[in-house]
Amino acid sequence: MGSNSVRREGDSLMVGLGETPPSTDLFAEDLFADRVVLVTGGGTGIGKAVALAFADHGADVAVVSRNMDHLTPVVEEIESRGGRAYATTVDVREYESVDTMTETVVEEFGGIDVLVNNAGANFLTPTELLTPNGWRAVVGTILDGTAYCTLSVGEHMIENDGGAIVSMGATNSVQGAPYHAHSGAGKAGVHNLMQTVASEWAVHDIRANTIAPGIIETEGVTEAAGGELPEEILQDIPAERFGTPADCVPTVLFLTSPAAAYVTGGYFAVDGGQLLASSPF
Ligand SMILES: CCC/C=C/C(=O)SCCNC(=O)CCNC(=O)[C@H](O)C(C)(C)COP(=O)([O-])OP(=O)([O-])OC[C@H]1O[C@@H](n2cnc3c(N)ncnc32)[C@H](O)[C@@H]1OP(=O)([O-])[O-]
Ligand SMILES: NC(=O)C1=CN([C@@H]2O[C@H](COP(=O)(O)OP(=O)(O)OC[C@H]3O[C@@H](n4cnc5c(N)ncnc54)[C@H](OP(=O)(O)O)[C@@H]3O)[C@@H](O)[C@H]2O)C=CC1
Repeated sequence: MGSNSVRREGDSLMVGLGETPPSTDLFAEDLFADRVVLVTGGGTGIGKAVALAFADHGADVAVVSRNMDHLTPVVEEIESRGGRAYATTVDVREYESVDTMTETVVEEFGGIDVLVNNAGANFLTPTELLTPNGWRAVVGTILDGTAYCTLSVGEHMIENDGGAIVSMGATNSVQGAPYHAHSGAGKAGVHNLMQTVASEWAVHDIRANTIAPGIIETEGVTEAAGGELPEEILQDIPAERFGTPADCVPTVLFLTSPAAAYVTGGYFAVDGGQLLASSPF
């Protein structure tokens, strides 16, 4: 094996489709030192992994969602690793609740530099069975929630000379798929919103990007899929495995770090190739 090989003695493949290493193996320890990061839905799944990683790289981290029982263990884990964390409840579907959240976090930490719009909701249902309330529950969380947090925290970022916003989209925003009417439309709106924000707020030194996870094994998606992720989906994923929350972490950190200073309005799939066509025809 030559010296330019991607393998080292005893190592697994380093730049292929292997397991994503922990962010501490990839990024500087102090990458987010003196930065304040707000992660919505930061108590579970992808949001939890992201919140813990920011703290590992020096950020003060606020985690917010509806249920304090989801948030407290994350705060405790960050504090046990020597970091600073804070939790408060919010329903992202309610603008007043979101604005109170922003004020509370700014009061606690003195500002917000990074917003991760991660709170989300989904369930699979044939469109003809989708009720107006079902639509509102999902689109209200995904699209209204992302808009409200962006408006509220964005106002603060504009006053404070900049920031970075990352929103969780989904690969279902690219093309319609059965049973995703509410979620797909909401996530498509999220991407479009991030593009508009990126174009308008560059003048305020604010960047905005969308990450589109493919199928990431979390309790949330398993429940949304009806209790189990069907194994046959793997046939459509070139990486031949479902993703993990850890797979999403490096892209979030990259996009909110100075390494992405020239990156805004982008759409980044983290999907093991799921969006690629499986057939030549
Ligand atoms: C590629 C993958 C892309 C994305 C993946 C992810 O996002 S994974 C992340 C996934 N993570 C999460 O989703 C976590 C957060 N999820 C949640 O909080 C809940 O699942 C929620 C979204 C239902 C909202 O809860 P809530 O307390 O606000 O709402 P509620 O209980 O009061 O119901 C409101 C309406 O929805 C209706 N309805 C509900 N379920 C079903 C169903 N299975 N079938 C049909 N309908 C359903 C319910 O009947 C009612 O309408 P109705 O009867 O009044 O006309
Ligand atoms: N896992 C996957 O395969 C994919 C996930 N995504 C997106 O990634 C993000 C994270 O998903 P994942 O980790 O899988 O799922 P989770 O269910 O673990 O995460 C959803 C989070 O959102 C919070 N939340 C839900 N509704 C509200 C609300 N109204 N107000 C405030 N917080 C709320 C929940 O906390 P609480 O219950 O405490 O309010 C929870 O922490 C979501 O945006 C999801 O759509 C996109 C594509 C695929």
